[in-house]
Amino acid sequence: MESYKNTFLDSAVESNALKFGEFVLKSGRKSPYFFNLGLCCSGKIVSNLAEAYSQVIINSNIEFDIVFGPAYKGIPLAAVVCSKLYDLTKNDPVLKEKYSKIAYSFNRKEKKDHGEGGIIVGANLNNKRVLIIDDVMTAGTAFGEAYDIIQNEKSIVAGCVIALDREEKTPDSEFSALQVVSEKYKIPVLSIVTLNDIIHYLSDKADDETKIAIEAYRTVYGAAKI
Ligand SMILES: O=P(O)(O)OC[C@H]1O[C@H](OP(=O)(O)OP(=O)(O)O)[C@H](O)[C@@H]1O
Repeated sequence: MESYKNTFLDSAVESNALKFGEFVLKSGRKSPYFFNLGLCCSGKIVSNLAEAYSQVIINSNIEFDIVFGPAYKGIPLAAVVCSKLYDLTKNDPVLKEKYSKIAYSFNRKEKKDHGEGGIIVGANLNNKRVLIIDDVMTAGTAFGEAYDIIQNEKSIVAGCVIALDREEKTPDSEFSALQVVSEKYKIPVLSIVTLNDIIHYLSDKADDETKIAIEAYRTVYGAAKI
């Protein structure tokens, strides 16, 4: 497993963002693990997190101008990833050319009716290629809303990167939310880690009970391969 994935998972466990036990998800499913990126909030952990997103983005070769973070959890992600992309590439002439001009923007959940007004904060979105960054994708609702906002600004969505792909089927298909969104919008939808990565990561760290529970969950809810 790539070292940035390991560092990300170490950080997620250290900050309690990734927990093992018994949890009821928004979908009603009983899951043996739970991920809450909101707990990745200390300086070191945020820095590791931004580095992991940046590594996925750089490896992907997706061409884009703006990192867009859907409110609320996407907002700090867009800012730290934009900054980290600059830091990681500033000493490489080719990568610097590509990433030093990247800017970030995000939406407000409530429209502002005074001052500058509107719902977009940060970089102007007119006629840009936009990469959406978020923590997780469950039904794809937040992605769809961000997609519409970006289209209304006459920009195109170039791709999406999230932290964790649970690789489980949606309630109404055999495929995961990432697969469904990628297919529907014809864009790459990537993640830092997948459930499969978590299983590998746990192989020499977790007790048998945890490993068996996760495998059983995957057997019931795992998404089909495309
Ligand atoms: O694919 P979905 O079904 O939309 O679920 C994923 C979205 O849900 C959460 O945000 P939420 O809408 O709860 O807002 P928040 O960022 O303000 O917590 C999460 O941060 C994603 O944006």
